[in-house]
Amino acid sequence: MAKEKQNQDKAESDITTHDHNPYDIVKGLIQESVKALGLDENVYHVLKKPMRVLEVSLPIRMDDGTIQNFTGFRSQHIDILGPTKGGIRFHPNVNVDEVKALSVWMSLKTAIVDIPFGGGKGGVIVDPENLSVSELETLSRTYIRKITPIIGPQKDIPAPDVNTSPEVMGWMIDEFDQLRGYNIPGMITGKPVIIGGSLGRLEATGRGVVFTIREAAKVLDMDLSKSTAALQGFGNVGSMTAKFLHELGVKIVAVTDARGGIYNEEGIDIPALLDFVKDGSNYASDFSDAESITNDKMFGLPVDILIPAAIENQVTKETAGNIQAKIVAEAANGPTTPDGDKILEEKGVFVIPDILCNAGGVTVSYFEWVQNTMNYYWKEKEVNEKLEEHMLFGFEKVLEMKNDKKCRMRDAAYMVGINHLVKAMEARGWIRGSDMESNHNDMK
Ligand SMILES: NC(=O)C1=CN([C@@H]2O[C@H](COP(=O)(O)OP(=O)(O)OC[C@H]3O[C@@H](n4cnc5c(N)ncnc54)[C@H](O)[C@@H]3O)[C@@H](O)[C@H]2O)C=CC1
Ligand SMILES: O=C(O)CCC(=O)C(=O)O
Repeated sequence: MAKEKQNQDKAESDITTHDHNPYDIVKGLIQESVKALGLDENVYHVLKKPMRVLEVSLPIRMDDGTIQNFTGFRSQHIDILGPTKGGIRFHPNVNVDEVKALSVWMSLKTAIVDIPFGGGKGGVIVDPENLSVSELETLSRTYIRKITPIIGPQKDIPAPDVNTSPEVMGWMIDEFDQLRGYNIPGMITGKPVIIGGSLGRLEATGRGVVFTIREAAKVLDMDLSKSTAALQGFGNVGSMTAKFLHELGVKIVAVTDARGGIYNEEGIDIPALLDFVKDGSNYASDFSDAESITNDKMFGLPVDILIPAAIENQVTKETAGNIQAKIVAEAANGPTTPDGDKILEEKGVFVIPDILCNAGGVTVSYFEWVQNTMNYYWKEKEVNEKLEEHMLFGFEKVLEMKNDKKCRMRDAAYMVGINHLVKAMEARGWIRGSDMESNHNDMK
């Protein structure tokens, strides 16, 4: 027993040595928050591991007749609040630790904005740019077939993430429905509206990001209509964030994507850029209304708001030193490494942490699932109003915790999420006698 404990302690002390492994990063942050809340360390031991992780092999017949065998994962972190929930990512860098970390973040995110779901996440190691449309469809359908035993509207509900879209969700639900023999719209969210998708889901993550930026600007007494911003990533989340920021009068001077970036000191014409990328055939970085800029240079621009909206580990000890922004809004999951974070803290940057900032996507996914369950559909106005309520609730809770504990926004977000999960663990008898503060996080 003592030896087991020693091994456990050693594994945990290794956390700091794996700076860029998102799963190590999230475990480290949970451990610190559990300590800061004065909770029993058993809470950390429950939360540190996903309850279930599935690895699947995905042999696909390619257009040229050869077979390629891809690898996919689905991680389900904890289901004490409800079914697990989270996106599916298609990317060459997907790995089991990334998927596990993303599922843990989903649990904290749903807890912060008071959504009755747990955290899940899936991924396939693939560069979809190398696949034809029919190969991509076969891969999407095969992945869903392979994870079918562990998903469903009351078990685990997937959604889009990096390089997956409503079209991909459409193929996936069709495969699931055909296997089950009837339509089950609540098995996946972010699907096309015609087959049960929610109005406002496509825009939801970016809309939510902008709600949090608006609240942060109030805290800092910043006039958004006189502010500037730079964005990394112009996919679903980046482009929608740009659209809503532009509508608030923010001047967006730089946008980057996986291929490069564009810069215009006078402000990029965002409506024209959105039009340019609309049908998916153009990259934002090819937009001609601006000069080229690298990701690294973009991070150091003299802007008020910086929005990483692409992938993990972008705000690092190398890039954070150059950041001049007053607000870093983490639209992406896990964009900041611990040493990057330390530099942001030293500079006094107001960080809107990912698990709060990008929670709008899963919030409207929850609304989509509710509508599917009722088989009754809401107007977009209703969706957006409810989204705003949940985002403001989460923001206020986190800000309150930050002020109370005199800590960073990130630590405050973890503490709010963990407190909420602890209440559910106690209610289910998973933990006992913990000396947590009576800090209910329910909106009701
Ligand atoms: N789609 C959603 O509803 C949600 C997504 N997120 C997170 O937001 C982030 C972006 O997701 P989506 O917009 O859905 O993906 P997406 O696939 O639509 O777009 C990703 C964008 O990032 C760019 N990109 C990729 N690697 C890059 C790099 N190394 N440097 C610069 N740009 C790079 C791509 O070119 C693309 O513009 C991810 O971290 C995702 O987990 C978070 C919450 C919900
Ligand atoms: O809409 C959802 O269910 C999940 C969105 C997601 O993957 C995320 O928040 O990272």
